[in-house]
Amino acid sequence: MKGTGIGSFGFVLINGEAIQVNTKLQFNKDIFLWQFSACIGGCYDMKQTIQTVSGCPSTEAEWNVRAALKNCAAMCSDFSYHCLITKEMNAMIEVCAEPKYIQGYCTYFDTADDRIKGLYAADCSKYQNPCSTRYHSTKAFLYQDCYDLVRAYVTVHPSSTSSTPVNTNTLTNSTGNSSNNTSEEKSITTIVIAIVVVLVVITVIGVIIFIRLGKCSLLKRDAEAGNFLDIKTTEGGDLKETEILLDGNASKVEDEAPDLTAEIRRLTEEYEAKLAEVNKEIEILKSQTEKDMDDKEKLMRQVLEKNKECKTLNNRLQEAKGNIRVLCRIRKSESTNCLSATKTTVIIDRNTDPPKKFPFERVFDANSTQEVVYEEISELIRSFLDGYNLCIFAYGQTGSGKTYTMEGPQGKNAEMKHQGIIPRAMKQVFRSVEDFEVCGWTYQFRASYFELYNEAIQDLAKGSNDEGKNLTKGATENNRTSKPIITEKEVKTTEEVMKFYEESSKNRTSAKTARNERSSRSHAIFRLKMNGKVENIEGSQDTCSGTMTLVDLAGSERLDDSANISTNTETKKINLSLLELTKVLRSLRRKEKPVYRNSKLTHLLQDSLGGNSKTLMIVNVSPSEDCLKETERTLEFGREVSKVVLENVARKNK
Ligand SMILES: Nc1ncnc2c1ncn2[C@@H]1O[C@H](COP(=O)(O)OP(=O)(O)OP(=O)(O)O)[C@@H](O)[C@H]1O
Repeated sequence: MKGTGIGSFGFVLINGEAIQVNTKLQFNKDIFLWQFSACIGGCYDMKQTIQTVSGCPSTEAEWNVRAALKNCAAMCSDFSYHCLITKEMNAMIEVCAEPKYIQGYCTYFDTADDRIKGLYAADCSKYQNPCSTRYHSTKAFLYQDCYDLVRAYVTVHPSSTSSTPVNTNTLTNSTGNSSNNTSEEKSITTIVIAIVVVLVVITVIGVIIFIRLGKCSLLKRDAEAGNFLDIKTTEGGDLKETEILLDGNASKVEDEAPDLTAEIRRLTEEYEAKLAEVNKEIEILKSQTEKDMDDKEKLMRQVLEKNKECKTLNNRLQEAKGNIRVLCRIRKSESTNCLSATKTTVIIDRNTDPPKKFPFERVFDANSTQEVVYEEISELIRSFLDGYNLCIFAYGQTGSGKTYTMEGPQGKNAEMKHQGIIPRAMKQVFRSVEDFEVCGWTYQFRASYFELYNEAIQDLAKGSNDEGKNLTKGATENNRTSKPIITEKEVKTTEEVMKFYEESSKNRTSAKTARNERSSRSHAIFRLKMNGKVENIEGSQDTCSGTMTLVDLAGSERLDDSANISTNTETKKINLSLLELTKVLRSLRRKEKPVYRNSKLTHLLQDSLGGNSKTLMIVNVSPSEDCLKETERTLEFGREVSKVVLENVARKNK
């Protein structure tokens, strides 16, 4: 008899029948090595099918041999009531998936024929495979193409290894092999017991180390809590003073700016020095080998402590800067420039009128690069990972550079240096996560992207079909808040999140073409939710969660008398939502309860405004002469918002 392979799932048919291979058949090494490689190859071919069945990851890189084989097993077990797949089969696949065992696959084949055993043993020693003494019984093989054949075969020829009785006519050697099978099962049991014992020993050692580590960190945490309370008590006065300062009107803030600036500079320097220390130690930690376990643990504790200090400093710094911050960016322009700017003030100087000054925390002139703008907000992005909700808006009239600031140019030819806040923030988040993971944190991220057009919510992740993605009347999270369910995609890397963002953006872009520059008339809201945890002994966990919301607002221009009716409706709705946004911010400033429900925009951003949230508004203006009227309005709006100070509330970090 000779073996016959059928491609897609790579298992062996013998003379057109699916037959147990531990019977006395004339197999040779080549059949099995071939069979094994066909199995791997088959898995690749079957990627789509396996994906559908077991929800595998889709990137090529994730399709290593281990994953492919595991999913073979997963798929096989789906069909297990039809065929003879057993636990041993899965176990074999698990073991064989280890790259070091691949060459010695033949050792997992069991045969009653001692001559064949000898042949495989010789092969194994040739490959220097450490497990040449182990034998597995390969019970049955199944593949998609011969699924019906196997089912028919199993029905007619049930096996002793399945729940159905053995048909001795076909499997003539099954009875003869029963003693072999029993001894084989015993040896498997022995191996399993040995593995369990080793695992128990490892677990006990792990628990002891973990308890010791836990005690140390608890002591440190107590000490730190004491320090923190001291700091809070002694510096409570300072913070209150800062709050009063920020609560004042714009001119008062200007008068007192030097004190606040000095405090911010001091905190910034302190924070940057601490951050540099932490980063250096994380690098050392990453380069430690397993041999230096003691040193590694010591260093890890150090990094965790410094990281906490770093977080505290960063949060004090952000609080000193204010929980609602307003920056201004002047767009690059070839035409006449009617604005001048210092680092903190925009000046409109018309010869006819006295100069008008608009102070901001920071003004980026027309020559400021994307990198310079991002540098200013990167510390704020870090506080998202510390467990704060974060909301960044780009506000301004159409064409003032909001989209450029938030995302930058997209597409293959887009240069890195032009990347906007969204791609840069995603890179920073996932790079920082790698560092925190070294210290034991694990994170889960979920991204969503939607737009608000004419007070209707469009889920951009759902494709460009307007019916499908309009969620205004669709399912809601719960009846009370009636917030729509928006697609949230789990993302693990910068590449994944940017792929999601870019693909969803296309739906926005196609709508833009079809609907006459609609994108400038809709608010685009990109959201990243984070849940992080550090496992501790005794079942306790440090957790941390936050939401980052990045908003490219619709053009803020006022109603033009010459505009047509549909434009009027759009503009009225945009103005209404922007007006409601200002009202909410104003209420927060006055410590009154904001009304979020008056517009979809504020309703959807409710969780990101107020409470422990940090809000940053980038006011974008065009320096062109013909935009002057709108520019002035925009600057006035920015000035109004910058007066808002949110309550300082303890962060969500538990
Ligand atoms: N700082 C800048 N440097 C270079 N180009 C810029 C800058 N700001 C904006 N631009 C360019 O100006 C044009 C308009 O900018 P953008 O699309 O970002 O405006 P917008 O405010 O988002 O407009 P809309 O409301 O219509 O979406 C774009 O071609 C953009 O690339």
